[in-house]
Amino acid sequence: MSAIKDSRNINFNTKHLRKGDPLPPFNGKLRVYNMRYCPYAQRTILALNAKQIDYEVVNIDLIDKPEWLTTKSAFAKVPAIEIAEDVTIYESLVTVEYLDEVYPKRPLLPQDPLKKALDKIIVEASAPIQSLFIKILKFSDTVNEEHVAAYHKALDFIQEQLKNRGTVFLDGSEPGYADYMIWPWFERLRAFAHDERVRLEPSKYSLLLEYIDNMLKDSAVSQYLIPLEILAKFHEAYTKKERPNYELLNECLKSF
Ligand SMILES: N[C@@H](CCC(=O)N[C@@H](CS)C(=O)NCC(=O)O)C(=O)O
Repeated sequence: MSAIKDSRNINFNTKHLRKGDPLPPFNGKLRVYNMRYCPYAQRTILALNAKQIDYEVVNIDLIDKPEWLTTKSAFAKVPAIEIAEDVTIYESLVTVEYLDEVYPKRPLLPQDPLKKALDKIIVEASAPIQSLFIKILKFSDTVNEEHVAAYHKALDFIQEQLKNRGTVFLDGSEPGYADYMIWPWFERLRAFAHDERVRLEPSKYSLLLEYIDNMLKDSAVSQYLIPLEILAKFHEAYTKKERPNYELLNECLKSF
């Protein structure tokens, strides 16, 4: 874990802007168009946090998108980063590579081309984890044995990488690109621990479970963590085919 004191004070929980809401004026600070529960946008946030870059968050209601979203992200998705007024970069992995090149402090991608390639392979290998998560959330009935087997194969691969590398994190003694780019799904899978299809069997996945515990202690991760019961509640809307409540976190924080 980084011992450097973090003096930034970033509000991750700004209101999700929707159709009709004006675009906040650009004030020169690096900006992230985000959605608080988006695992892809979380990749960008984790990279920014790990590198202690100062930025502001503009959260977006993705069900009722503001008219100006396509001027910031041609795909009308989050994340997008605005590096200068109207100069934006989107696609989570592209934003992270860009940030890593432009902000050399705390490099995330390995310098060595082979190690860099291997890290990218790990991110690719996590695809079945991502797709099982989305299927369970949105089309749970369609999940079949093949999807679950592919999920376990991906977990096995990642655990094997951890074992072979012999380090606390995939990228060494601190998390790096591979760790942060796959983390959002591990964080979310914790909210599905009751689901037999997803559960990490301790006897089979002890190393991976230990790794998850270590990731939870990393400050880039912990400052953006959503409490499990709130995450589960947010997900519930998808399983019930209801509108997700993007302000859930703020509402829950207020009631404490
Ligand atoms: N490949 C994109 C995926 C981003 C993505 O799918 N974001 C979702 C939110 S989690 C989104 O913006 N969805 C809005 C939509 O599809 O209309 C990336 O890696 O950035």
